[in-house]
Amino acid sequence: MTIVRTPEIQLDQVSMLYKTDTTEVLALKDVTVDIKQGEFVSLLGPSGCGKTTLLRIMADLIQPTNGEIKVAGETARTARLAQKYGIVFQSPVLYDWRKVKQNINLPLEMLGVKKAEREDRVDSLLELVGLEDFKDKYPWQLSGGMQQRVAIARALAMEPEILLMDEPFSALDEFSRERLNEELLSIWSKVGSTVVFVTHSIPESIFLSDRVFVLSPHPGRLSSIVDIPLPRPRTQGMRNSPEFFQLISDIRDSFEGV
Ligand SMILES: Nc1ncnc2c1ncn2[C@@H]1O[C@H](COP(=O)(O)OP(=O)(O)OP(=O)(O)O)[C@@H](O)[C@H]1O
Repeated sequence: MTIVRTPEIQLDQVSMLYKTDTTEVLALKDVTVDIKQGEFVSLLGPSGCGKTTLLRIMADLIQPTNGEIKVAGETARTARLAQKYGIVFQSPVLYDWRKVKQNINLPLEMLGVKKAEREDRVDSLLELVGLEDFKDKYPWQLSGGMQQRVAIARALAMEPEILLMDEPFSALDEFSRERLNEELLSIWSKVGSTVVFVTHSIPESIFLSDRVFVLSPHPGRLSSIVDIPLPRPRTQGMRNSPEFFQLISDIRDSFEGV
């Protein structure tokens, strides 16, 4: 039996024109696409093709100049107010004076979750991201990869339906990045959120995703969608498989005007 998954994020003819006094940049032109509930999608493309702009539109941090976005059938604003989003940025944005557990606790405190429940949730989030032994450390005592895991745990604290990630591992070395790719998939398989992940890296997008949305610049547009049929769970060994190399080559061929 085929399971039909309902669309979580629907973009219809979405465009974004940035205007300053002297210039206009068409950062996105006519993006129309659906992302399904529980799907892992990457936005892939070279610098300036509008990946971050698209993610910010999905998060309701900016509004498109044209077109429409629906999240679970409602506006992006309704979704944001209903705490449907968890967001992870390129740099972890942690509070250095708060211990790891207190950083993860922060959104729960702000929303008035009771202390006993907060403690339970923080403990299970620490376990989820493998940082139980570091809960009493400060962020500056951790490696970059561990800090990013804290940021992921904090983004997951409100049990968001949608996790938006903007190049979260791009500042890390290749070894840490590959390990965190695998850890992120393990976390995702447990929480089941819809994930939209921005990256410049073709291998990273293939390893993680169900589908890769390839964006091309000038103006930013969705130039193709590549299905990734690799089985799950994904393993590091798959990176050396002929299928993986074929997908790299398919995606390279799909870039327009780069
Ligand atoms: N606030 C803004 N005002 C004016 N132009 C902007 C603004 N934000 C982005 N742009 C322009 O819009 C285009 C798309 O930018 P965006 O940051 O979305 O691309 P990106 O694909 O995420 O790039 P990168 O990979 O370098 O982060 C770029 O040409 C950028 O200069």
